[in-house]
Parts: sequence; C-alpha cells; structure tokens
Amino acid sequence: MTMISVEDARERLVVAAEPIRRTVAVSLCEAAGRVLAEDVVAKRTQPGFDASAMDGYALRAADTAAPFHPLAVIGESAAGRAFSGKVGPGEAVRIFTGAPVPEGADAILIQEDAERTADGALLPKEAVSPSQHIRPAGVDFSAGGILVKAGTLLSPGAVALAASGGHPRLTVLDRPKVAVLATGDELVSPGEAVGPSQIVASNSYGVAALVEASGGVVVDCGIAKDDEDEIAGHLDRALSEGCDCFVTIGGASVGDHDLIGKVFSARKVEMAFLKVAMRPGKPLMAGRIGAMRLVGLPGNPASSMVAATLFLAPLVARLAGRPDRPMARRAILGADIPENGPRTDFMRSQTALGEDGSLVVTPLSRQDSSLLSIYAAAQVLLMRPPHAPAARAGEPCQVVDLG
Ligand SMILES: Nc1nc2c(c(=O)[nH]1)N[C@H]1C(S)=C(S)[C@@H](COP(=O)(O)OP(=O)(O)OC[C@H]3O[C@@H](n4cnc5c(N)ncnc54)[C@H](O)[C@@H]3O)O[C@H]1N2
Ligand code: MOO
Repeated sequence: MTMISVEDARERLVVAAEPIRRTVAVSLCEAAGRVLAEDVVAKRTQPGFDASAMDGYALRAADTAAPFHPLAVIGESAAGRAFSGKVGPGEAVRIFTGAPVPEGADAILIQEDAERTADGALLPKEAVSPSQHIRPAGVDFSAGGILVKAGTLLSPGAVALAASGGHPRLTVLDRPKVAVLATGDELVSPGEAVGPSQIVASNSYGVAALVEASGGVVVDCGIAKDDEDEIAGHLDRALSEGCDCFVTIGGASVGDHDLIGKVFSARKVEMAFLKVAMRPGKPLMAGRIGAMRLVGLPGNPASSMVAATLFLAPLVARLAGRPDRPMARRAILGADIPENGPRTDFMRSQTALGEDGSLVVTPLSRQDSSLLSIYAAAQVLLMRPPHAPAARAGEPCQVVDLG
C-alpha cells in the first residue's frame, strides 16, 4: 500500500467513522461537553406565571396617566412569595424582580419612577403602558417544547436550559473507549529510574490528553516491550474489553524492531493506510477489526502528537458524536518561508495578533520531530501543501490549532 495524502487518510479514517450508539444517563454536573442522545423536552413552562422584570409596583397602567394620583399600596409580591389578592383600580402592590404579577395588575412601575407619600401611598412620577416590565408566562419556553435536540454537543448554556426544563439527568452518548499503548524496549514511565540508553515514555500522556479533550475516555495500557506477542496481547485485550479504538505509539516505521505493522497483519486488521505523505508523522497506520479502530502512531514525540492531532482527535470526536470541525483555518505568515517538498508539512509555529486582529503565524526555528520542547512551545501547525512555492511574510496561509 503506497503513501496516501493527508486528505485521503482523513477521509478513510475520520469521515468513514460512525458515532457510537451506546447511551448513558448522567447528572447535569457531568453533562457539559457530552453529546445528547435524546431530545430534551420541557417538563414545565418558564416562567410558569407572569413575572415582574423589575423592582417596583404592580398596578393598572391606566392609573399612571398624568395628572398623577396617589395609589393605595395593598400588599407585597416577592420572588417565591406571591401576593394572593387582586389589584383593583387606584391600587398597587409592592413587587420585586421575579415575583408573580398579582391578578388585576397589567404593568410594573419601576421604583425609581415613583414616590411614597408620608402616609404610605404611592405617587407615580411616570406613565407606564400595559404589559411594561412584565415577562409573560411561557416567554422562555413552554411544557412539551423541545429545548435541546439529540446530537447537540452540550454547552454550559444547554445544560442550564435542560435544568430549567426540569431534568436532573440527561441521556448522552457513551464516550468512546480508547486504549493507548506505548511500545519500545527503551521506555520507562515518568518518575522511574532512567537507565543507560533508556528514555521516558512521554507521548502517551500527550495523546491521552488529546483523546480526553476530544470526548473519549482513555484506557492506559502502559508500555509494551518490542515483542509481537506482548503487543498482540494488548490488542486482543482491547478487543475483548470492547474498546472502540486501539492506539499504539512507536514501532510504526520500517526498522527491525518496528513491529506494529507485523502485529496488525497477524491479527488480520483491515488496513485503511500504512503511510501518510506528511511531515512529521509519515509512518502512521490505521485500520479496523470489526467495530474497533486501530491507529499506529509514529514514535517521535512531535510526529506522534501531530498525527494524533490530525487523525486521532477528529476520529475520537466523530465516534463521540461531536460535530465535525474543519482541519485548518486562515492566518497570515509572519516570516518568509521556503518552498515545500513532496509531503504536506506541519510546521510547529507560534502566533501573535496582527494590528487588524488577524492571526499572524511564525514557524519556530527548529522543526526536528524529536523536539518536544519546540512542540510544547507551539500554538499552531502551519500547514503547507505538497510542493507549495516559497511564500513571504504577509501572505495568507492555513494553520491547525493545537489543543
Ligand atoms: N529507514 C527509515 N527510518 C525511519 C523512517 C523511514 O521512513 N525509513 N521514518 C522515520 C520517521 S519519519 C519517524 S517519525 C520514525 C518513527 O518511527 P517509529 O514509529 O517506528 O518509532 P520508534 O522507532 O519506535 O521511535 C522513534 C523515536 O521515538 C521515541 N519514542 C518512541 N515511543 C515513545 C514514547 N512513547 N514517548 C517518547 N518517545 C518515544 C523512540 O525512543 C525513538 O527515539 O522513524 C524514522 N525512521
Ligand atoms: O514523522 Mo517523522 O515524522 O518525519 O520524524
């Protein structure tokens, strides 16, 4: 299988994926960022009564016409404590924001536009028109109406709306389960003693953070030695535990100890691609066994993170039922750059705001794919298509946001 373009690879891996169908009920506190599985239907009307929008007096608008006459204040309506009587001609009720408007009143006179006389009567100073400062029952929503549609990525506002509609729990799509396995004889976990020729396995943590940010839940498989059986054992476990995705890090290239291709082939993975024409991240493979997706990320830290950003994150988002987002957005070059080679280049870059508010992007000076310090200092990837000609500062370009 030959090397395919970034666009083709995204088409085969991301666009072809269907959201998972498992659902789960979660409390409102856990609902933001989840994808709603069923329409949220209002169980109640909001507000359930005509409510005052201001602190002031509930009265008949006709009683405020000039010349102003004093009105008798016959009671009080506060939020949570309605006035139970009726407002007649020449009468008013002291009222506060959110309180039910008493029967007989058709407007609110705000307290700044009124005076209380020495004997406690109310003297309007301004005329009000009927329904002024009254929020009619159901102005926000009515019982039986759809508040949030199935498939919505729940925003904080949508969660609050569901709460107002009377729902303590919401049915959402389950989060895709993503197994992450680091591979390599040289790897030790952070904090462990690092022997000669060993390094710390760092990529799993960056990849796991991307998975979580995309709506997935990580199953940490730790570190496997460069051993086909050990790696295959992790794959089999991920399958039997119902993981939606099995991700390996490292061993994706062509060296004697690069075993992921061999393991995938031994397990008869239906391959989508083996290599992508991009830099960094060329040795990137993907496929499926039944419903479980497999992604073999390259080992070099920047390669691993770039490939995970471009392919794994949108795959997880798609499995999670989140709406698709475009891969790149427009920016302005902050420096001259040379022509590009045959692979799509993703240059680790920093951003600044231009005078007109546009995003100005400047590649960092070192681009080696082993450099995590450079990757972590970047805010975006400057995306350069294959064979793009040299470009000058001030010209438009495309960038991919880093989480
Ligand atoms: N003859 C060729 N050699 C290489 C090619 C090629 O096309 N022909 N491609 C190069 C490219 S590009 C990359 S990227 C790497 C990717 O190779 P692997 O996926 O097989 O990765 P490893 O060899 O296992 O590791 C590469 C590098 O990354 C370190 N590593 C691995 N895992 C982790 C981890 N979890 N955390 C931190 N660092 C990790 C590993 O120690 C190596 O230093 O292949 C090139 N070679
Ligand atoms: O993906 Mo390799 O990414 O060019 O070091």
